[in-house]
Amino acid sequence: MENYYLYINGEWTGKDLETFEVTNPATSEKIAAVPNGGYAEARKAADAACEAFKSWSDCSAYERAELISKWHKLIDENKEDLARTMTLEQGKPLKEALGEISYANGFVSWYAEEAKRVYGETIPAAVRYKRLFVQKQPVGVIAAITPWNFPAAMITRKVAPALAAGCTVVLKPAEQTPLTAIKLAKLAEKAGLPRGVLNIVTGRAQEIGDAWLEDSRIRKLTFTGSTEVGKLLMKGSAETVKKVSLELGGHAPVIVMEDADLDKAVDGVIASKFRNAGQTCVCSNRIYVHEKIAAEFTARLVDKVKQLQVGNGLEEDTDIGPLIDEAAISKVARHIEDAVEKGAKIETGGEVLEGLYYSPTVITGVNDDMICMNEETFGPLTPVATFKTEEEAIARANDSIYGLAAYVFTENITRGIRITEALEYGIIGLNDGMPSTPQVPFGGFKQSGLGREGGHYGIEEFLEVKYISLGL
Ligand SMILES: NC(=O)C1=CN([C@@H]2O[C@H](COP(=O)(O)OP(=O)(O)OC[C@H]3O[C@@H](n4cnc5c(N)ncnc54)[C@H](O)[C@@H]3O)[C@@H](O)[C@H]2O)C=CC1
Ligand SMILES: O=C(O)[C@H](O)CS(=O)(=O)O
Repeated sequence: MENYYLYINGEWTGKDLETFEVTNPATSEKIAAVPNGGYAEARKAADAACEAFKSWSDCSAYERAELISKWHKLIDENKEDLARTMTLEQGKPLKEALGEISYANGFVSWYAEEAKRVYGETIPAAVRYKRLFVQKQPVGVIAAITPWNFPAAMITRKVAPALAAGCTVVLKPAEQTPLTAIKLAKLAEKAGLPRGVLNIVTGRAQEIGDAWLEDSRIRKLTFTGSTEVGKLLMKGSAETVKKVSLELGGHAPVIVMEDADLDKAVDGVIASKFRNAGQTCVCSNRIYVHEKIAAEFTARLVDKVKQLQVGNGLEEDTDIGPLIDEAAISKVARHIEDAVEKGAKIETGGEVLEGLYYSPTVITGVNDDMICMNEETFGPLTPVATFKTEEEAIARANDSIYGLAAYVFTENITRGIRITEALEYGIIGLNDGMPSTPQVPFGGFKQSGLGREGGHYGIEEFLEVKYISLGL
């Protein structure tokens, strides 16, 4: 079995620490032991990142870009090993894991180039004897805390722009999926990243988080995970007025209009719903279908869902892997039980298979009083509700504390633009179930988060704006 350690100040450390085990959700077998770091290790990592910040931020943008590009090349050369590691620790099918590595590496290549485009500006002065300048500078030391559902992409979507901006990083990956993060750090070290620029601490989340929250040297917190934890971290950041970027929970609605291309709508719902077994923050959670086409849409959806293969992610024909843990299984079962009690009908699925496998499920006769229509399921459940008018669909879609992703299917472009403009969501797929890509702003309205990741927006989160007034 490979050895996994903390990565602090360019050293692989923590050999003397107690460890926690990483489990394969497909088989429940233990696949690795990882140091169970805490407050002390978090502080050491912050010390290292502070020490490294001066020299790293003094590098030219082109020097940083060159190193980040070398990291990109090494990730690509090691994509099979990274993907297999991801499938073993997270469960997603290998083909999805390979897709995630490519997606994750897309952020690395994008920000290697974006480093060279951190522009300032000059502003006309009101008087002849002044010149006014705006300069962008790196925020400083940043703390990143990431979730288990995308063990590579949620890391590079933060680390790549931070490094490109000239920041240094302390990172805590999710306890369920630390191995991919550690391997990405090994490749960054191999690319020549100087000691202390990137530091990884695995272990006791609360202690590690608290150490970084109270540390005034850490100027920014970037977090992806549940809204509940995001609020905790946002509160904890207030004491030292840290900048925060929060990518939190979602509860995506889908609106299928009566003039939708039904095959496009069915394929879009399946793509957005069953990726990662429904464990993504942009998964469709509520399907609103116009009553006139509900029967035909549902029949085609159920037919396709029945063809989805559930199994171990390492097997080639697997479409849906296991859920991450027992709590995830219980949540899906609870949502379905509640819906059936309130009148929903199970069209397919609705059962726990062996272990952490849950059958892909479609339920109909759904109403907005059901838990699944108000709480993020984070599993392979597709609740289908009907509506009569466009106005009703928009109102029900917007009736949520979340505002991350939403989807609309219609072949009428004027109607499509009208609906997307009325929806209170940060990401909208119009006839598209898979909008995520590295070059665009990813983030939510309302309690789905703060800030944006990806594209040129994503590097701004790691930059300060400095105004310089020059008297001649
Ligand atoms: N908007 C987005 O891009 C994403 C949102 N999510 C949301 O996150 C949830 C599922 O992911 P989970 O990893 O279970 O979320 P989670 O919020 O429980 O954990 C996320 C990370 O926060 C850490 N953490 C938990 N409590 C902490 C504390 N008190 N102090 C410091 N760190 C702490 C965990 O160790 C993990 O690394 C879902 O609600 C999902 O919607 C997940 C991925 C992406
Ligand atoms: O964590 C997630 O769910 C991801 O942000 C979704 S995506 O970026 O892979 O679409």
